[in-house]
Amino acid sequence: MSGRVLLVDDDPSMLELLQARLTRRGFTVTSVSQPEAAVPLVLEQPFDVVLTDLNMQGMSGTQLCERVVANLPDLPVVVVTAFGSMETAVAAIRAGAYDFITKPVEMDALVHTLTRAVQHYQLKGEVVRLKKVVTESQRLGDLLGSSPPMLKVYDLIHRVADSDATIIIHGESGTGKELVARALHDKSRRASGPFVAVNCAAMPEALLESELFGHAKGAFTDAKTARAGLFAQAHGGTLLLDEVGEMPLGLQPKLLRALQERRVRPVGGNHEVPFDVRVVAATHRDLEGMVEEQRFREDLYYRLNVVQLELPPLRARGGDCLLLAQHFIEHFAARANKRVTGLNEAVAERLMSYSWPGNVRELRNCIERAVAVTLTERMAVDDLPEKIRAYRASQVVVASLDPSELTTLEEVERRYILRVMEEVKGNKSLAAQILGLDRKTLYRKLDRFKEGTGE
Ligand SMILES: Nc1ncnc2c1ncn2[C@@H]1O[C@H](COP(=O)(O)OP(=O)(O)OP(=O)(O)O)[C@@H](O)[C@H]1O
Repeated sequence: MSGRVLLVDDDPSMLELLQARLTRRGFTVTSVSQPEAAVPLVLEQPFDVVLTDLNMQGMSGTQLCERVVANLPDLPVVVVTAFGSMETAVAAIRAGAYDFITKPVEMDALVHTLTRAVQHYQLKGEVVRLKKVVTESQRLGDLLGSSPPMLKVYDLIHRVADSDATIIIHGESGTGKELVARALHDKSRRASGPFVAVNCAAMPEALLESELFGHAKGAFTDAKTARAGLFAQAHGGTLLLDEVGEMPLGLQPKLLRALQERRVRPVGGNHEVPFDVRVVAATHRDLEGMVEEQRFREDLYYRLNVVQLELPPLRARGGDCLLLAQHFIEHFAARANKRVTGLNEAVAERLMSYSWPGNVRELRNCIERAVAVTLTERMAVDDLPEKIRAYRASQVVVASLDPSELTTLEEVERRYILRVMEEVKGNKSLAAQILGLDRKTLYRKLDRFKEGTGE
């Protein structure tokens, strides 16, 4: 095992001796005889451990230790103390030393201590690195989630962010289409330019036209001054056309022309203004179907649809639902100054089984409300809206009481218990909690089912 050691001792003969011996044992040693020089050195160069004498002129080993720890809390410091001076050794440990070794220095013991310190330091670095990888892979900008379909989305965002190709983001309402558009912008070379979003469903045709393309002074009654449109405002950046499926048919050829020619003509104006904008469109509609029904122009559809990014609904994102719930709990708890820090297993089970037709927006609202009403540190089922609390029960009753197959209560109970066991992947404690049974009773019932099947 090798490691980079910074050796500090104001006794030059000791310094030389230790340097030679440690080098022979495979360490890379840098030595300094002035303790004041050690702190700037650890800040400049990478070391795995500092080995310092305790009694030195100018600065004691304890003081040195304090300074190193204050600057680099993870870098281990090993101090060498005089034989029998336990008190100073303890003071050094209090000052943050990793370990101490007493004089006369026994080489095997020293090598052992240094090796442990180096390993400890390198492992710590690895854990920090891993943690970073995990958190970075769980999100992209403000987009949270680490399920396979979301990782695919992140991958596509990374791949296409830097091109100027038009993108259509397709996903159900509340899936985070606007966040994806922002992430595309933030990862692109246009990130320092503006990000402008417009909801194409929010206004009538004439207004949307002047919003997008701008208008000249006097173009209509209220146009007292000329106004630049959103294409001009987004110059150098990204323009999100949200709800593009709702774009009025009359306006569609004008948008197509603008996209083809990269210039717009303000309403009432007589010359065109060029723009440099990356266009991202978003919709929850089936645009292809709309094209077939002639409710959306085919040529515009193909112009927009250079890259298609499909954003999965929340119910297809597995455990992301819990990751997002935890994130929203922390967000709303901090805002409302409440002590709620998480949720219990029964809530987790409900959140995972609900279908979330309103997707992440619905989950966000549900958690905001639950944080407001909860009285406990871990959110409980009673804090959830009735619709979500009742969801599981109604599903199961329907599933079990197929009118063509009316059955006994005992059979309904059996099916329900097995269904819960399946949902919690065999975790009996969690199943017992959900079912409101004690564990022994659940075990007894499960054994009885097994007997029934002859297993
Ligand atoms: N993956 C995510 N991580 C964190 N927050 C998210 C995520 N997806 C959505 N949200 C949040 O959910 C809410 C809805 O997201 P957004 O407005 O981007 O959805 P949308 O798909 O554009 O909806 P609509 O189609 O209704 O316009 C926002 O508050 C957003 O911050």
